[in-house]
Formats: sequence, structure tokens, C-alpha cells
Amino acid sequence: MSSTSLYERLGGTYAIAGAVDVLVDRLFENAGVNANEAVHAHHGDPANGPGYKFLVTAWSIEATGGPKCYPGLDMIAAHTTLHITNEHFDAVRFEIEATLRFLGVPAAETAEFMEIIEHYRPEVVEQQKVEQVGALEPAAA
Ligand code: HEM
Repeated sequence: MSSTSLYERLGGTYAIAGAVDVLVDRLFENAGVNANEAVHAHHGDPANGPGYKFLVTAWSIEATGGPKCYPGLDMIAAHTTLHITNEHFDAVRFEIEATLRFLGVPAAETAEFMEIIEHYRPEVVEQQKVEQVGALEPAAA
């Protein structure tokens, strides 16, 4: 593990904001991601682009060891009404990795960022969230 933060190795705020700019445009157009109706209700409206890019940029800055600057919801609260499945999560995960490759981010930094993303799967995916908090009836098999 390098002693320099992932935030710095990715190129800091400008590089992260640039990557999120590309990523969110792709996510808003991604058929697999928008197969979820609740997600499409948000991603299908271009007016949501600037604010969403800001929030995802700030989240990514903090998550990679940059300055504290994220003003949004935690990952459970942000996704709780969206009914996100593992398939939806994988569609987003694939798009993030493809975007980092598209932009030429080195393999080591890409792998490290994808580990951070994977770490949040239980907070974002509905079934695992249900198992964690036990707030709802178990889903039918
Ligand atoms: C680790 C993976 C993920 C991260 C880091 C992430 C990050 C974020 C952030 C920072 C927000 C803004 C929260 C706020 O409004 O304060 C957000 C909201 C949102 N995310 Fe995610 N997300 C992830 C996974 C997903 C997945 C898999 C989907 C859909 C398939 C998704 C769809 C959405 C939507 C639609 C919103 C907007 C909800 C609304 O305001 O109505 N996210 N996410």
C-alpha cells in the first residue's frame, strides 16, 4: 500500500471531477442501470446531472482520502427507496471500471477504487440491507 493517498494518486479534485463528469453521463444513458424504474426516474432527468455530479465527486474525494467535503446522505439513506439489486449494482460497477480504464487510470489505482466501491455493496443493495437491519420481511426465495 502506498503512503500517498488514492485521492492524490488519482490526480486530486480536478481529475476526480473530470472522471465523474464522464461517468455520470454514461450512467444516465446506461440501459442496465436504468432498467430500475426508480433509478430511471432520477437518471432520466438531465436537470439532475449537475447536482448528482457534485455529490458523487465530493463522495469520491472523501472516500479516497481527500479533504472532507461530502454534504450528502450516507449510502444507506441515499439508496433506501430505490430497490437496487445485485444486477443493478454490477451494472454501475462495470460502468465505473470501464470509465476509469477509458480515462487511462492505472490498473493499481483502478483496483483500489473498485475495492472501495465493492465495500459499499451491502449498504446499497436492497436484500443485503434488509438482512443487515432486519427492518423488512425477508424477500421470497
Ligand atoms: C458504491 C456504489 C455507489 C455510490 C458510491 C453511490 C453514490 C451516490 C451518492 C453520493 C448519491 C447522492 C446522495 C444524496 O442525494 O445525498 C447517490 C444517489 C443516488 N444513487 Fe448512488 N451510489 C452507488 C450505487 C448506486 C447504484 C448501484 C445505483 C443504481 C443502480 C445508484 C443510483 C442512485 C440514484 C438514482 C441516486 C439519487 C436518488 C435520489 O436523490 O432520488 N447508486 N448515490
